[in-house]
Amino acid sequence: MLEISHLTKRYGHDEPVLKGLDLRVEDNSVVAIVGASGAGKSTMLRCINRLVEPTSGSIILNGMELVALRGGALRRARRKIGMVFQGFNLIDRLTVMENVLAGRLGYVSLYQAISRRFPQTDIERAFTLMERVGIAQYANKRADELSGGERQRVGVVRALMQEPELLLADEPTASLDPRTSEQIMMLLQSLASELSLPVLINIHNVAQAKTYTERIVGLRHGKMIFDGAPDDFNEEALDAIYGGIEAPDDATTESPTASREVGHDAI
Ligand SMILES: Nc1ncnc2c1ncn2[C@@H]1O[C@H](COP(=O)(O)OP(=O)(O)OP(=O)(O)O)[C@@H](O)[C@H]1O
Repeated sequence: MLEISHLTKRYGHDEPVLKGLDLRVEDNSVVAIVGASGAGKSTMLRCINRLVEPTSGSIILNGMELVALRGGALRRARRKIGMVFQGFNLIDRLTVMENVLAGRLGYVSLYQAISRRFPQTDIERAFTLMERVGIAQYANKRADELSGGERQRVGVVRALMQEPELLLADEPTASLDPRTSEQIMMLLQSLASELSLPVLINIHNVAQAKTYTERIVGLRHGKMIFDGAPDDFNEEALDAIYGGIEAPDDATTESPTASREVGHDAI
C-alpha cells in the first residue's frame, strides 16, 4: 500500500507546485492522475520515486517511509518502484532482452552488469514476462526495430523485472495511436490485478482514464480537487480540474475507442 501525507514540493523560492497532497492507494488499485499541464502530476510521481526531493510530507510504501531514505537504503527502495515512461526510455541499439534485463541492474553486481552475466533466474523471469505481454518473439531484436506499442511493452516488462511493489506510469500512452494506447492501458490494468500491484498513471486522456482505471485523482495547481470513481467524474469535476476549458464531447463518456485528449492539446 502507498500512503502519501501532506506532500509538498516547492522548486526554489517559487510557489509550491504540490500543496499538501494526501493519497492512499491499495494494492491492485489502478489510479489515474489527471490535471492540466503544470498541475503537478509529474512532480508527484517523481517525488514518490525520489527523482525529485519532496519539500515536506511523508510517502510510505508498504510500511517504509521513503522520504527519510538516503544512499544505499534509497537505492534499494527505488528498485521496488517501477517506472514506465511516455518515450519508453529504451536503449535503441540493445536487444529487447538486454533492455528488459536492465530492470535487474539494481540487483546484480557491477561485474555481472558489465559482463552481462545475469543469473539464469533473471533470464527465465524475463521470458515469462515477455511471453505474458506478447513480445517474447522479439527477444533478440534490436529495440529500435519494434513498433511503439511493442516498445512500450518492453518498458513495462523492464519495470516488472524490478519486482516492483509499486508501478508509476508517466503518460504511458501519449506517444501511441489510440488502439495501441488502449491495449497498453488494458495491460497495465490486468497486470495490477495479477501481480497485486498498485499502479499510478499520469494521463491526459480522460476518456481512457475513465475506461481503464478504477479511481481518478484530479489535480489543479498542486491541490487534489477530485478523488473518486470514474462514474463520478462528471462535467463538473472536469470543469473544476481544467478550469472551464472546453473539453471534447466524449471526454466524460466511457468509450473503449475514445482517444481524444483533454489537457495539453486542448489548452
Ligand atoms: N525542475 C523544475 N524546476 C522548477 N520548476 C519545475 C521543475 N519541474 C517542474 N516545474 C514546475 O512545476 C509545475 C508542475 O510541473 P509538472 O511537470 O509536475 O506538471 P504536470 O502536471 O506533470 O504537467 P504536464 O502535464 O505538462 O507534464 C510547473 O509549473 C513546472 O513549470
